[in-house]
Amino acid sequence: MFIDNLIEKIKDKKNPTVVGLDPRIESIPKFLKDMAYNIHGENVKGICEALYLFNKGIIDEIYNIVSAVKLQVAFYEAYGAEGFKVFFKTAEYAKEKGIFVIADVKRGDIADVAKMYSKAYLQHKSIDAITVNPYMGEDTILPYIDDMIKFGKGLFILVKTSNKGSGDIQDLKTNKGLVYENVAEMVNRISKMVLGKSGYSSIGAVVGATYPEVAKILRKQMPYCLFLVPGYGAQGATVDDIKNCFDNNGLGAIINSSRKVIFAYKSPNWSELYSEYEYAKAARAEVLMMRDMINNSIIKKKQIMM
Ligand SMILES: O=C(O)c1cc(=O)[nH]c(=O)n1[C@@H]1O[C@H](COP(=O)(O)O)[C@@H](O)[C@H]1O
Repeated sequence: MFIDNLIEKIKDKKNPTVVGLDPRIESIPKFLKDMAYNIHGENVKGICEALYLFNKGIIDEIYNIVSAVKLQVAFYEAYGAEGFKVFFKTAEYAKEKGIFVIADVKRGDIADVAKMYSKAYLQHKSIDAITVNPYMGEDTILPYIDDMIKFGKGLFILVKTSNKGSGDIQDLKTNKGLVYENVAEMVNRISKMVLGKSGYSSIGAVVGATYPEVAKILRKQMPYCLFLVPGYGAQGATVDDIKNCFDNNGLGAIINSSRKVIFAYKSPNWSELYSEYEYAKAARAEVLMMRDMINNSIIKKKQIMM
């Protein structure tokens, strides 16, 4: 089952970090672009080849220290059919290297359409889980569950997002509590349909690291849901902000960082140590630092409390 296998892998690697493969062509090292453009020219094909070479380099450096990567589809979809090819080629490569692949597609549509999104992503052999947007209602989520069970896949449902404007709608008060609390109630209820031996469900929740007080409430409200936590790093959330996402055993959350990891070679922390040719080594160093910070300040403390 997706969730039990993922939790096993997290325990094995002692690392709840997820690396976000959200490549931006302007931030990719010049030597990779030169390589790709020499073969294909400076066009969509060349750009997509550069994205792939970049991703492959990162995966080669991090596959033995992380459990999962998350690919935000927009960075690929922007390049049309070639971009989609690289999206799936990257997913396949990560899978071959033994890491879980989360396709961050944030889909949300009427049930009949949801079935087609499920076919596109959950039925794909290289995708382990997807993100979905529940704000069109429960009927738009249920179609994914058949494929999850049939193919052993996972779902992460947006509950409280990390962006500044997430409160505009998610924090609105209704006569049944806040909007995100109602979504959390629904997610928790349906999560019981796919419970694993670990006590967690293959249906998880997306909870932004940038709202730690909300995470505290949601951790209690959704005891079966693994949290996929974005917002760490580039969006400003720190290790202190994510502690409420974990349970008392130091489990229950995976923490995504995209830009801060993959473009670490450009950051003041690492640029003196690693050249652009060593961009993937800088990414690995950033992941190791993140892993150690999380383990030392959260997971060990929680385990001591037990
Ligand atoms: O579902 C997500 O992953 C997601 C939800 C959310 O609330 N906020 C959020 O930033 N994300 C994704 O997490 C990643 C954040 O990237 P960085 O800010 O570069 O770490 C992007 O792929 C976003 O699409």
